[in-house]
Amino acid sequence: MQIKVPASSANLGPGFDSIGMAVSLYLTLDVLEPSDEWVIDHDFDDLPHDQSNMIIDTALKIKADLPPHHLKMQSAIPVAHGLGSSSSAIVAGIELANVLGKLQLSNDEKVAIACEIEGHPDNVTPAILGGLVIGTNVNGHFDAIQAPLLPYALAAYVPSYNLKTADARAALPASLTLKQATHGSAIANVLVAGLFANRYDLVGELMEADEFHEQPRAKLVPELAKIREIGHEAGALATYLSGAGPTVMTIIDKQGIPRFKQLLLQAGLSDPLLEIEPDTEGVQVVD
Ligand SMILES: Nc1ncnc2c1ncn2[C@@H]1O[C@H](COP(=O)(O)OP(=O)(O)OP(=O)(O)O)[C@@H](O)[C@H]1O
Ligand SMILES: N[C@@H](CCO)C(=O)O
Repeated sequence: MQIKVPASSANLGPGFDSIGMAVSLYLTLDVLEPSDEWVIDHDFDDLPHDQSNMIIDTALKIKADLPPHHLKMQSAIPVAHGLGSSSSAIVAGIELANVLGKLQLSNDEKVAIACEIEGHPDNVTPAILGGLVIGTNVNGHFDAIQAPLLPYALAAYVPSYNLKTADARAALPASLTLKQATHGSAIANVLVAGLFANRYDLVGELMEADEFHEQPRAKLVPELAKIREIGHEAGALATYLSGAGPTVMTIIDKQGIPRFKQLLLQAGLSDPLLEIEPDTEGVQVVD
């Protein structure tokens, strides 16, 4: 049996901690034979192979007496790069508990557990449900709603350095004035309205008008401004800091990507550019 979880790109500009999109890079977890102890094979130098691995740890938080298994994990999702690697691990762990423990969790239950563990819904909900998802916690529970899928391709510029979410969050101010918070949330509100109304003539500008997190994080990801400028030149819809960074995501027509890539290279931006697309399925289990 194999569990397959998509990567996710959070925030989409002003949707800080609430908007996220599943994207076509995947973590796969093969559930192999039962074993005396939990073992997870993978090629990542910095991730554990025993039950302290986030995937197994998550599964055991949900059902402590799951029978230990030999697992094999492969992932095209770069760790600590703003593409939801930790959420993909959490969602894989929830699905592992679900199948081995025969829990028959509903999507709403998976969303509730994942949001509780991750603390915010913007990566875990699209990783579970697929597509573009908008969510929040209210009155002690989480609500998540799927928005129309963006009819565009994606180009993810992945800098070589890591940026841990905790470090990128530490760069943010502790508080905003009422005026700042009101205007930031007004921009996010109109963005969400634009997404549901398919008003892509407005969506791009609003996505690039975040007032919550991109500016304080720009010093950690100096490539953002230049990539955004090049995106405009190449006819992209919008460019934003993916999750906590350092990946910079550009939403663009597929046929515009070769020119965008060429302009990036001319500007000396030569880190990998992943040509991907929105994922519509979310987590899958294949026998
Ligand atoms: N495949 C995996 N298996 C087990 N643990 C993982 C895996 N991928 C990521 N992790 C855990 O998640 C941590 C990285 O989480 P972090 O939130 O910093 O980055 P991210 O999830 O890639 O970024 P973002 O939340 O901005 O999209 C790693 O240090 C590791 O502990
Ligand atoms: N919304 C989160 C995503 C990363 O977990 C952030 O930007 O910090």
